[in-house]
Amino acid sequence: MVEIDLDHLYKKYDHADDYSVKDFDLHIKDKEFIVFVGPSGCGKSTTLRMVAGLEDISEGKLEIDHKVMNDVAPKDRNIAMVFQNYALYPHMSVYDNMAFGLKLRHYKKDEIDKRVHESAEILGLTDFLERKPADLSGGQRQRVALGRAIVRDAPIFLMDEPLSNLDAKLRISMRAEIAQLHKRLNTTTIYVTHDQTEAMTMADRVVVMSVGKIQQIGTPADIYQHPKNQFVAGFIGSPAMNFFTVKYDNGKITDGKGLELAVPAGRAKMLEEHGYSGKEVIFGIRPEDIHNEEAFLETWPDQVVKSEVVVSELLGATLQMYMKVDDTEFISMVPARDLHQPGEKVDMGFDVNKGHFFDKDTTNAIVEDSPMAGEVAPEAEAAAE
Ligand SMILES: Nc1ncnc2c1ncn2[C@@H]1O[C@H](COP(=O)(O)OP(=O)(O)OP(=O)(O)O)[C@@H](O)[C@H]1O
Repeated sequence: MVEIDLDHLYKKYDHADDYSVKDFDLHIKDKEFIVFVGPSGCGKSTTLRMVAGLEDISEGKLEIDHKVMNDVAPKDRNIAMVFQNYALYPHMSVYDNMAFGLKLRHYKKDEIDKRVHESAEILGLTDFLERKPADLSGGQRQRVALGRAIVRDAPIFLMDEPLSNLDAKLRISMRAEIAQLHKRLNTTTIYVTHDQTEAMTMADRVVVMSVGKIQQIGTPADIYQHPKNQFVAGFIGSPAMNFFTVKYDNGKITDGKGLELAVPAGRAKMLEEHGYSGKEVIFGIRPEDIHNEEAFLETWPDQVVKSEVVVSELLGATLQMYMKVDDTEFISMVPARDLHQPGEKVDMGFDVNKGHFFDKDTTNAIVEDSPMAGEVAPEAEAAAE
């Protein structure tokens, strides 16, 4: 059993004006694969380095298996770490690179040999053990870096952007390899990336961060389907969600620039009950929820907008269209059954029931149990204190 508790962690670097990580609170379960994701500078690496012991914790408590670790040296935390730059020793063979950490820890020669060969087998490196890092491909080098972590047999893996130096194709295959490796080794893993696709495909649970704070924690599906605020909605998903500032009134939203859509009864009731009648809200809808399926167009004519194709890009099975209606622009993604050309007018159905509404001031999602317009959510009030 290896659980990790990050209990209200804060980090303020010396001489910095503000905290780089604020109130980071997360319980990681045994064998869980957690991904920290967010834009550059949001505090992912700092949080990971606090877990590794490479940075001091300014406030809060870090526990591994219910033992407080704040002041425990990195080497005594039983953690293996894989970095973005591999950190391989260029003058050593693959074998020696993998064996290095074990030699430092005074493992017996036989034991080192056994572990290096077993790990090389798992990673498909058996034929490369005598080579130097310079004679390997990027993917093979990354595998050696993983191998160095695996030989340690540590119950916790920390990975900081391990794939960011690889080309796109290799990233995809390595991401599957790491996910399979996790299933096989059953380590509790924290993986840091700014790539939302990596987060969505690899994680048991994703932690979305922005400016030092957790924005949302959830399974990939949960975060995709129920983003808690506009930041998470816009950050997760590719192409990104479309956002429109609209006014809600009497079962309709309009943006004053050409977009006018009926809001189905359930959503309309939710907006009215929360006091948004006659008010501006942010309406978000994913590109795949703006489409031209005939059944939808016939059933929901008041959610259909005659739109003009500006640019259309064929991505194999799907067609990504940059479109506009008067002055409102949006992206839609449709199956590439029929191709639409720039300048063409197409009836596009906005599936408003699959859309999301956000409060314009707080940017929090408006859902059944969200606070009324103008009311501050209790957690937002607590955070402001
Ligand atoms: N040693 C340091 N001294 C002062 N400020 C630092 C230090 N390291 C990081 N920071 C600041 O802390 C904030 C968080 O940085 P961090 O590296 O944790 O972000 P990140 O989300 O991992 O970004 P990236 O994806 O670019 O690595 C940034 O504003 C950064 O400038």
